Amino acid sequence: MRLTGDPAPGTMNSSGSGNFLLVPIPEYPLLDCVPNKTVKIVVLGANNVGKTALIVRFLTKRFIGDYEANTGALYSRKVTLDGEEVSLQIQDTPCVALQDDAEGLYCQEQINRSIYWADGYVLVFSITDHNSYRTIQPLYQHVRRIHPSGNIPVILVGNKSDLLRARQVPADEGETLAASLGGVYFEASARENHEGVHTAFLHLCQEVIRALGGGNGEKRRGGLHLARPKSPNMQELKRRFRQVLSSKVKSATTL
Ligand SMILES: Nc1nc2c(ncn2[C@@H]2O[C@H](COP(=O)(O)OP(=O)(O)OP(=O)(O)O)[C@@H](O)[C@H]2O)c(=O)[nH]1
Repeated sequence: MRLTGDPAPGTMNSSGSGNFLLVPIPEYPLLDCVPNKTVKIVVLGANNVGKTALIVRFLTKRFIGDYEANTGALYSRKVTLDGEEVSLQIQDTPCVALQDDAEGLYCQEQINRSIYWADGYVLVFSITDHNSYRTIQPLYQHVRRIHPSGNIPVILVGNKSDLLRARQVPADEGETLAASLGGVYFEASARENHEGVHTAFLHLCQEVIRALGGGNGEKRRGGLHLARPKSPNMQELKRRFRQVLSSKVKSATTL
């Protein structure tokens, strides 16, 4: 499957690559959306697993070392999937955490809204953090409670695969868990490798399109419209780029 960015007025080429452009989403109306062709993905997981890093890597091909704990930015771009133009929207989320009994989840209302809104789910843990792995099963059950019927397009991503010496979760555990959720397991490193991240997101896009039967996600919800999560988006990403660049310049000049 091929994925290419579609330059649009007002977009920023933050990666230096003409193919990867971020498109800010206007609050109302969704001017950049391709009518009836919107793929909505939410990225979920425990804290510090690399949710933001994975999204930024996928959209910009870049890895930015440090991110503020995020409050849930929504990113959007037009893409061509298998020759068809679609609007891809990716929702970053604040972290979820296991409750003390290790079965329930602390999960903000904002995350529930994102889960309801989305068509496809990226469940992320860090291979260096077994606790983050343990959140995945309850997290998936939580998604299931919000979408009790039907197929849920999901992928499981074991991030930070560059930190092999610190590995706490063997790859076969990831594979087994993904299979039990009805999804595919990807090990990835947002830090070191764009390809793995790209392949994982692309796979999910394809699964979503298949699940929607080429139509729009609203169909699945019987026409019920829920306001999408709020979107700080491009300004925030630009600010983070500037912050990282200025700290790099500062440390270079103090050397
Ligand atoms: N070594 C390594 N570090 C990573 C990788 N991905 C992210 N990180 C680092 O892990 C930390 C957390 O990354 P984030 O993307 O902010 O993680 P998050 O899951 O969005 O974090 P919260 O918003 O706090 O839930 C940062 O210091 C990143 O630099 C990776 O693939 N390898």
